Amino acid sequence: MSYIQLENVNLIYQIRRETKIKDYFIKSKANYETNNMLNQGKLHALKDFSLSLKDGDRLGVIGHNGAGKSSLLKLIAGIYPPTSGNISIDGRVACLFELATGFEMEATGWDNIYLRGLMLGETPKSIRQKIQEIADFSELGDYLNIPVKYYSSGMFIRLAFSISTAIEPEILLLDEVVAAGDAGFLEKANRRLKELMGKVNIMIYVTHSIDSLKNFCNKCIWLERGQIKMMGDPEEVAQKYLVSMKS
Ligand SMILES: Nc1ncnc2c1ncn2[C@@H]1O[C@H](COP(=O)(O)OP(=O)(O)OP(=O)(O)O)[C@@H](O)[C@H]1O
Repeated sequence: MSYIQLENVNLIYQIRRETKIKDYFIKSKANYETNNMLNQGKLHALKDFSLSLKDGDRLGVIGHNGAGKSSLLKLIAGIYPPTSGNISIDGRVACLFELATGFEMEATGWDNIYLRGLMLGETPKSIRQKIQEIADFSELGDYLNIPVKYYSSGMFIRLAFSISTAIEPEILLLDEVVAAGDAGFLEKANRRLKELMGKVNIMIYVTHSIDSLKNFCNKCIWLERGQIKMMGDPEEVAQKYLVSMKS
């Protein structure tokens, strides 16, 4: 059994911003709130955010650019701690975004499979049993013998994807753009991804594609300025979201 529970969570980014003369001339009303926040050196990405997910939930997250979708995934993944509020999660989490996070750039591909596996919750014994399968799936061959700092971005994504999807996660966090290398690998990666989507207990899927939302999700939230504007059936939420974009 897995769950994700967020209670009154806030995520505020601290930012450094130099005030320029032209800022004093920005009069647009739409800009006012953001500029005010920015001038205080803070960006309130998620506001008093509460969410509860349990086994079987496949949550689609939609919203305009900057609405807070990626921030939500990063919070749940533990990449950023909340500024305030409570997060409680039970289940092994696989993140299919920010794939580069946590890699040892000086270590070889083989060593990174081992180290990332441990970080993602495998035991030394269980990751050793999976190493060959991960290596085979990545199709990186001899490249696994050299430090990953020499990898191309496509090679790096292949390795990261192969590891993250091999750890048998219970919770899957997914950003729609998983450009995993060339066409052949992409097809194989998509097959594995679909398999995983069907197997995990909980999935959160950030997407701009309404078709993906309808195909893979059974719940949906529409985020606006760090808050849930609407939650419900994917079809219904998507419909309202699309109407709002046209008006
Ligand atoms: N590391 C960061 N430091 C400071 N501000 C950030 C950081 N990451 C995101 N933000 C800000 O937080 C807000 C939410 O960003 P986020 O990336 O979560 O939005 P999003 O909905 O995923 O957007 P998109 O659809 O464009 O990817 C935005 O105003 C963004 O500028």
